[in-house]
Amino acid sequence: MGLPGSGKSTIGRHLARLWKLRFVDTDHVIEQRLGCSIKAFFAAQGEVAFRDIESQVLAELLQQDQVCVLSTGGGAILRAQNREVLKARSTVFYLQSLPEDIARRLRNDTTRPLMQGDDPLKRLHTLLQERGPLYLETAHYAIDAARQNASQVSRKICMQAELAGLLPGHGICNAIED
Ligand SMILES: Nc1ncnc2c1ncn2[C@@H]1O[C@H](COP(=O)(O)OP(=O)(O)O)[C@@H](O)[C@H]1O
Ligand SMILES: O=C(O)C1=C[C@@H](OP(=O)(O)O)[C@@H](O)[C@H](O)C1
Ligand SMILES: [Mg+2]
Repeated sequence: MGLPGSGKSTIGRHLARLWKLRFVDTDHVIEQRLGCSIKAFFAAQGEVAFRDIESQVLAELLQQDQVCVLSTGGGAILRAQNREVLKARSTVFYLQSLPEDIARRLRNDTTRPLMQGDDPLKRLHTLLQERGPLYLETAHYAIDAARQNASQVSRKICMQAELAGLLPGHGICNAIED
């Protein structure tokens, strides 16, 4: 988990491929269920309706017993119910990114409804202020992702997962190329 644009979807997909696990992105599941984009749904039904579906999808996915890599949307930690189920049913990695890095990355992105205002950098700082404590409260591991490319962040998560005994420990992290 982490702020929008912190790399959850990209890095999650990469690690799932490396670890030969199923990859699930809650936003992708939500879009399939809705039959439209999250942006369109936000515009038509508003954020609360989106959060309701997000909580439902998250609870369903975390009920399953098959091990997978799960990337959430950046706001999944806003509800206490989601934080509780994430903490209880998964190992949570928080990608601790700098708003400045993210604003640069997302400057041409028009798909994220919360990032479409005049000042995305200011928005990211506000989101970090509001959500930072919630990310930290929910995470089992905080990964310093500041000024790191996606491979560097993937390697850090992989090494932490290996140390935590979540991986067999056969040097699989060395396979991540820059
Ligand atoms: N650490 C990183 N360094 C550079 N670019 C990144 C990094 N993480 C993600 N990106 C790029 O930033 C964009 C947003 O990443 P994404 O995985 O969609 O973030 P999230 O799912 O957290 O919102 C993508 O174009 C991705 O390739
Ligand atoms: O931060 C948020 O509240 C959101 C982040 C988005 O996912 P990403 O974090 O993958 O951009 C998506 O779930 C939705 O637009 C709301
Ligand atoms: Mg994503």
